[in-house]
Amino acid sequence: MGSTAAQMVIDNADFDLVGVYDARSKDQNLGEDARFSGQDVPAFHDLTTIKTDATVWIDFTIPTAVYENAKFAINHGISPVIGTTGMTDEQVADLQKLAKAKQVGGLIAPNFGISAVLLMQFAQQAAKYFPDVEIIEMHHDDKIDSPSGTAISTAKKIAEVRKPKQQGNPDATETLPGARGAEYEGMRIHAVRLPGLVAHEEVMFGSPGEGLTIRQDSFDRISFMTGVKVAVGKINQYHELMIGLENLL
Ligand SMILES: NC(=O)C1=CN([C@@H]2O[C@H](COP(=O)(O)OP(=O)(O)OC[C@H]3O[C@@H](n4cnc5c(N)ncnc54)[C@H](OP(=O)(O)O)[C@@H]3O)[C@@H](O)[C@H]2O)C=CC1
Ligand SMILES: O=C(O)C1=N[C@H](C(=O)O)C[C@H](O)C1
Repeated sequence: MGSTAAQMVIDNADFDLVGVYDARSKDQNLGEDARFSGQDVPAFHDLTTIKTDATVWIDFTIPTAVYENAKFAINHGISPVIGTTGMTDEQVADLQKLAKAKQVGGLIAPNFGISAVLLMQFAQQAAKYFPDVEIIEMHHDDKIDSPSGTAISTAKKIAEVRKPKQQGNPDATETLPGARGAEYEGMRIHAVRLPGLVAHEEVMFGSPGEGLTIRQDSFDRISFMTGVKVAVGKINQYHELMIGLENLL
């Protein structure tokens, strides 16, 4: 995602790529990477050595790095646009407090794809009428965190409108532990990891005699760039850290 985002910034005449950061790379310049030959963009490997006049920080890293990265950005007046998933609710709340204190705009979006944003909205609408729901997220097998940030966000949005309900048979048992997936407020979330997949989600609703399935597919990582582009273009107009791309659409 980092290189896809870097390419998007390079390709956009309104943006200027002024630096890249990867704690584990040894390159001193992005141009040393064959995919970006000809580019002259400084590469940083340690937060303490970053010197930049950047106005926006795009973060697609790992769950254990994103909190410190976002804190660094906000403390330096740089607006974070965060796609990295896996932060705790406490970490997100901390960053929101910091952004408010520093009056820095920012966005955390569990999914920058328009199809996923719409799926979450449609699922929230359907949950008012169908309280019995199962979420199935499907991703490539390099993904570290599960369930996906999108699945957690979908469950949270559904929980805002759904009548509290413990689904299924109260006497149900699991012959193999985990067979029924993770649980969020009585809903079940299942995480599939397979080579060949990119990022996909289905929300299944069931009711006596009928069912509704809502599905979205990211077939290519380029699908996330529509939202990242919107966020990078607008985020400096804000003074708080928002959650969800829908805030900017
Ligand atoms: N919100 C959205 O729309 C989307 C969100 N995501 C999320 O974005 C994140 C990244 O996904 P993806 O690109 O597939 O994952 P990758 O594992 O391919 O990339 C993670 C990158 O982070 C780098 N990295 C590792 N440690 C650090 C560190 N301490 N500081 C800075 N960079 C570091 C890695 O470097 P190295 O290669 O050297 O190890 C790697 O380049 C995940 O959390 C994923 O869920 C993904 C797609 C869309
Ligand atoms: O790791 C991924 O690939 C993705 N992660 C995000 C998530 O956890 O929801 C967004 C998208 O599903 C792709």
